[in-house]
Amino acid sequence: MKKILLIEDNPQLLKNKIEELRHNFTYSIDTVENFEQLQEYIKLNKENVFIALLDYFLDGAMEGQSVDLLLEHNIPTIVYTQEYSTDIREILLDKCVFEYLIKKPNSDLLYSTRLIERVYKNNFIKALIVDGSESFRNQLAENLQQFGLASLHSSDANTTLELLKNHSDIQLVLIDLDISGDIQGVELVEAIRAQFPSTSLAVLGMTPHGYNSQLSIEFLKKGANDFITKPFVKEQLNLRIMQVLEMLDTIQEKSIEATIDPLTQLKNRRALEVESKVLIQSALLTNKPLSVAMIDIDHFKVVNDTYGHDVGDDVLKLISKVLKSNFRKKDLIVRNGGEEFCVVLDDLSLEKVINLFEKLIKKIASTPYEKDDVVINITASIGLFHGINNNIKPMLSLADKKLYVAKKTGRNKLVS
Ligand SMILES: Nc1nc2c(ncn2[C@@H]2O[C@H](COP(=O)(O)OP(=O)(O)OP(=O)(O)O)[C@@H](O)[C@H]2O)c(=O)[nH]1
Repeated sequence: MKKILLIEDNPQLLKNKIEELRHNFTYSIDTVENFEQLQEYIKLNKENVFIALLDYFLDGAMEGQSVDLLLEHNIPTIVYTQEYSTDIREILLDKCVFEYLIKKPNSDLLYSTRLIERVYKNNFIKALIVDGSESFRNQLAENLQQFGLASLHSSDANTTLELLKNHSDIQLVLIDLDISGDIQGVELVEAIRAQFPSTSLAVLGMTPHGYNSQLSIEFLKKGANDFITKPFVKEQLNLRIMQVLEMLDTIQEKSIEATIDPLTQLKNRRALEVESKVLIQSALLTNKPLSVAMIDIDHFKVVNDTYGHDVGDDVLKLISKVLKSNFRKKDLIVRNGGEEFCVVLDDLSLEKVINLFEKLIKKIASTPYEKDDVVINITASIGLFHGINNNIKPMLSLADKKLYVAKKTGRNKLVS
């Protein structure tokens, strides 16, 4: 697990605040209180640390030696002091520290936690620097590294598009106006956007100082998320990067949300339409059948009418859990709507599939809903289609017809 290293003689206050403010708990916080402890800690644990929060005036290192030690080990570092000092700020920016903040109660804490989240997430993605100058690329790469962001480099359009095609973890491209080759930065943005929409990739244009400001605007018109003028102050660069990557995260989170049923956390009908296409393509290629099952809870209206809608919701959640536990991770399990679910399985013989769904019917019937004094026995009916078609709709419709037969002929059964 990745860790925050908090280096300060009174770590509890900041530690509590960060615990309180952070959104997810996938990282933990270690603390050291003086320079000696820091040296020892770095020796043993540096690989686990993704960010250090450092009190500049640390016991045993009042001249900022701890900053050097952390940067020597490429650990992204935010430095705090009690009072703001322009001198310290200059020293730190020179050393490539990516942020310097004041340690007043609550001051900048929200911003700190935003930075921490960003640096953490930066560990899992990459940036691509597109610039004609190797020395500029190297310097920018160093800045990005201090922000937890590893980078790939390119000086021309073809290499850039090739790298993007082969590295799906690139989520940010920084493109200079002047690049090598015939295609210039602005046109490259257009070419990138033709293949990589703003839902999957952030683009930041870089304009050399003194250029016509219209050219920066062209970056935006061609699909860049933002632009920045060189030479830039590191804080400005980091803030722009944070902004565009946070926006990308939000878009991606929303698009995942749009495919998830909020009640059961199963995938929804929209996901079924998209993901079944991949399963169909691969089934057609390998000439292997798909199994499409429509699963419908029996007499669910009675549950709602007798025990209320909330209990009905709990029953839907219970059935969703049973479904999840009954299939492989790669299987597509969907809440179609209401009390109807759909499961799509690939690469299984009819005999095996029938066996699986017979078992599922028994499992549902032997898993009653139980809360307080209420016990509700649940059963479900299943219609199964086994075969292949180049569209999910006819397969669903055939499974639905079998489901209708199951309902008409007694429920709590599978019809294939
Ligand atoms: N609690 C709850 N109920 C829902 C939800 N969506 C649909 N329903 C209810 O599900 C019930 C479905 O009823 P019917 O279509 O008559 O089906 P049934 O009672 O299960 O009968 P059969 O399918 O013929 O066995 C209706 O009462 C809907 O209001 C939901 O999200 N939560």
